[in-house]
Amino acid sequence: MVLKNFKDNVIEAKNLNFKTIIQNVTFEIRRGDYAAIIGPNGGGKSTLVKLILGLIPYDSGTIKLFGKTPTLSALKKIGYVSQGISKLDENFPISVHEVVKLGLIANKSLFARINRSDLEIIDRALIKMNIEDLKDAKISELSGGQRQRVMIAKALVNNPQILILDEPNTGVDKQSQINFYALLKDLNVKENITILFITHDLGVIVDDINKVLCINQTLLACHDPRQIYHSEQLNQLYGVDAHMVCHHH
Ligand SMILES: Nc1ncnc2c1ncn2[C@@H]1O[C@H](COP(=O)(O)OP(=O)(O)OP(=O)(O)O)[C@@H](O)[C@H]1O
Repeated sequence: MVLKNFKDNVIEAKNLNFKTIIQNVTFEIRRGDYAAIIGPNGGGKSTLVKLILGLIPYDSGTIKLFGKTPTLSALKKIGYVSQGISKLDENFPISVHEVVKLGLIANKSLFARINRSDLEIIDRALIKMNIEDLKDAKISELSGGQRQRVMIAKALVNNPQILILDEPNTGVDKQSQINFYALLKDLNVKENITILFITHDLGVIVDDINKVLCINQTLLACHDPRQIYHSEQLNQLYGVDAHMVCHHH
């Protein structure tokens, strides 16, 4: 029997370059990682994610997904929740259940129908994101935090091995942020989904993440997040005298 290496690389970037925005970036994300990308506004975080997902072509370097040159089937194993997407449906009269169903339909052939097992998959995704009671609610009736959960449930119906989220907590209050990250961590631990997210909330997540990528055009650091408390790299990253301050809350 061949034992699968639990810690194999699922995303690898080597000497990646895109215009002047991403310069010579090399890093790896391993199966099971719960990793954050941090950096200043305009530092290239969203661009890096789009390069990983093949949404924009890079100029030079390499990206591998699951150890291989990216293919469509590898990309289908990645769930992506983009920045601000939860605002898109604000005035559209569509229910939570219907939005999550769209995630499944996107991966079905043209004339395939939603069957009973699809409905169970949708229900399970709603339960995982703790929004089963909102199933019939209209998207326009939800808070920003609830909408973000809906968008993650929509990604979960395709059973992703990796979940990539671009600033999932923009405009959400502190307690909702904490609850949200607890749910994400649950997905990482219980569902064994590798998670990579862009955030400005380093203080909220620093104890849980096992890797942080500090990006400001180049990758300034890729390491254990606890080292960043006393790191000169925070100053370098944000271009100001920056410190992480521990707060008992
Ligand atoms: N396809 C593109 N072609 C050229 N320039 C781009 C492209 N996409 C983004 N940019 C530019 O690259 C820079 C980095 O943008 P990006 O959105 O990646 O930053 P970010 O770190 O995610 O910022 P924020 O924290 O504000 O969301 C910006 O100056 C942006 O205008």
